[in-house]
Amino acid sequence: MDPIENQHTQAHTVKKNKKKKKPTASGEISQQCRDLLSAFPVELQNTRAKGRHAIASESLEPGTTVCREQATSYIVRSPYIDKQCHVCLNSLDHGDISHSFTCDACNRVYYCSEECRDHDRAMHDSMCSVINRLDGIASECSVDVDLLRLMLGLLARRAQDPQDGQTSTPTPFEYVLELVHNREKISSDFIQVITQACEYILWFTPDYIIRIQYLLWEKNSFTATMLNDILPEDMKMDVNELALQESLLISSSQSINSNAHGLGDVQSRNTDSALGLFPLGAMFFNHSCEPNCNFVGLRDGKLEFRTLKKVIKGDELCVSYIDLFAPRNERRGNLLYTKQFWCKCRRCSTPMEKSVDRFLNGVICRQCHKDVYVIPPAHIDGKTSVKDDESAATYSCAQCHHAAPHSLVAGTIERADNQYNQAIGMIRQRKYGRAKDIFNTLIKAQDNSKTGNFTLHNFNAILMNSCVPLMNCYVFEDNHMAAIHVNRQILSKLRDSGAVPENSPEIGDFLINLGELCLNVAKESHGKALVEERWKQEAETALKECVKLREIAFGPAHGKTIAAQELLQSCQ
Ligand SMILES: C[S@@+](CC[C@H](N)C(=O)[O-])C[C@H]1O[C@@H](n2cnc3c(N)ncnc32)[C@H](O)[C@@H]1O
Repeated sequence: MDPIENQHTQAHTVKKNKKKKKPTASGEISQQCRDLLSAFPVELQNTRAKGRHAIASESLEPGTTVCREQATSYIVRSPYIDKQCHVCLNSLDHGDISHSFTCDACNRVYYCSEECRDHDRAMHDSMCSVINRLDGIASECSVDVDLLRLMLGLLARRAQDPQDGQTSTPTPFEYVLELVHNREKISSDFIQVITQACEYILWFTPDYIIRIQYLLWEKNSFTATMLNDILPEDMKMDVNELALQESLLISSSQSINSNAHGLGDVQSRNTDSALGLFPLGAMFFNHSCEPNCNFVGLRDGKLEFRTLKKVIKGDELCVSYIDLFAPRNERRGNLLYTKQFWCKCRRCSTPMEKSVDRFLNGVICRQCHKDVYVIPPAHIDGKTSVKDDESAATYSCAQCHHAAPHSLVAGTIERADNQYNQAIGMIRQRKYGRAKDIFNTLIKAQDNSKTGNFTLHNFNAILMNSCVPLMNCYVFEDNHMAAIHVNRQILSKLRDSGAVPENSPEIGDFLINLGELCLNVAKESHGKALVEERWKQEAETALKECVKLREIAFGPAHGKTIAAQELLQSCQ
């Protein structure tokens, strides 16, 4: 029998035996989970409608920490591999890797200090021989190398797991296997390539390689069990353990796909420069398109969940996994594609004519000019097949019920979308001036609502999506005044539409951006004291608001809050 096949069979048996040790049967909430979250004002529940979830055990003020968790495993993503410490996630001396510490054997991990290197030694030693093979395995199997790195990290964590369930230690590996992974929606092609990648990974683990080489030398005619019979005692393989490891690797890849969290740069950038698995957060914080909580990456691979607004006792605590300034179909499609579920949150379940969502793909009513034509949302047919409701010949206004032909409403959106895509194409070709002109034409065309043309609503996501790159085009050409004008428009869309929650980090980003732009204009005022003062004041107002917001969304000690505070001090 093929030794690999043999291992699969064994895995099944081993998994069954191990089941007794699992902390929960699927769907139940273990006492250990309750203990791990007992320090926070949450109550854990499990219902048919929502699965496992957390509710507020008391009324909560904005900025309350409702969960903090050390990742079971985390990695610095490949593009940042030599830019951040792999333990504390601090920047590596502005990317100067000559000041960093690395592993001489693999040269694939970087640390900011000897202390961080020593802290990681045991974990890293168990992975070192495989790490520099992962690029090859990833390209051979066409799998994302960061997925493989995180899977390997999880396997190493499993070997290190302390059994005492202390909160200061990472959440144990076994919880990763308890996560919802929507396996039935994962394509068989993915399972096939990931299985192949897992087999390669195990081939390169320290002891196994000697044994596999032995096996190959014997022209593959021995089963692992036969080989074990002739191997000296200290070289015998634990076939069950290897099979178990392969099956755990495959399961963890599915958990990662559905549950891994990006960890943003702890200072100022918004990029997810690291990636980790946080089983408690993933188990108990459902997604909502009107979330009341935010998750924040902290140093040392921790993730914290904080309330963004007042929460009443008994309310479910939810976060958002996606961009919320997007039409309902786009959000649901995004979640289906990336997280394999169809969103049933309150916002997505509210009838379109009563939901803020009607504005995000809205075309203004040509009769009343007060509301928009309601475009029915798509629905899901089966588990993954999304169907647009294209049966209606007309769409009617949510307020005055004026009917407009489907083709004219859809055509207006399509034209705007084409213009948007054309401008983005120009940006990709670095033709910023041309992109700027197209965005401006698109935005200005929407001022015609009273002239009889069909036009987009101010909150239409195409306009929001156009404003952001338009502002960046202005920044690129140092036209700070124009950039400020667009930044203000973005902020008012974010605040007034109701599409993002109050104290949303996104609002904070545009506030700090506005502060920076106003400070630039103040500097350019060429000694005109009054002008300078006026711009400094606008900067100060924006930055004060940003600091307040970030204290809530990220916490007072977070790098992003401190960055806003420092900028505020510079203008006082
Ligand atoms: C990270 S888990 C959240 C915890 C989950 N309730 C549990 O029992 O483990 C994400 C999974 O929860 C479900 N889920 C979370 N938010 C949802 C939502 N807004 N609508 C529908 N299903 C949701 C989906 O099955 C999704 O794959």
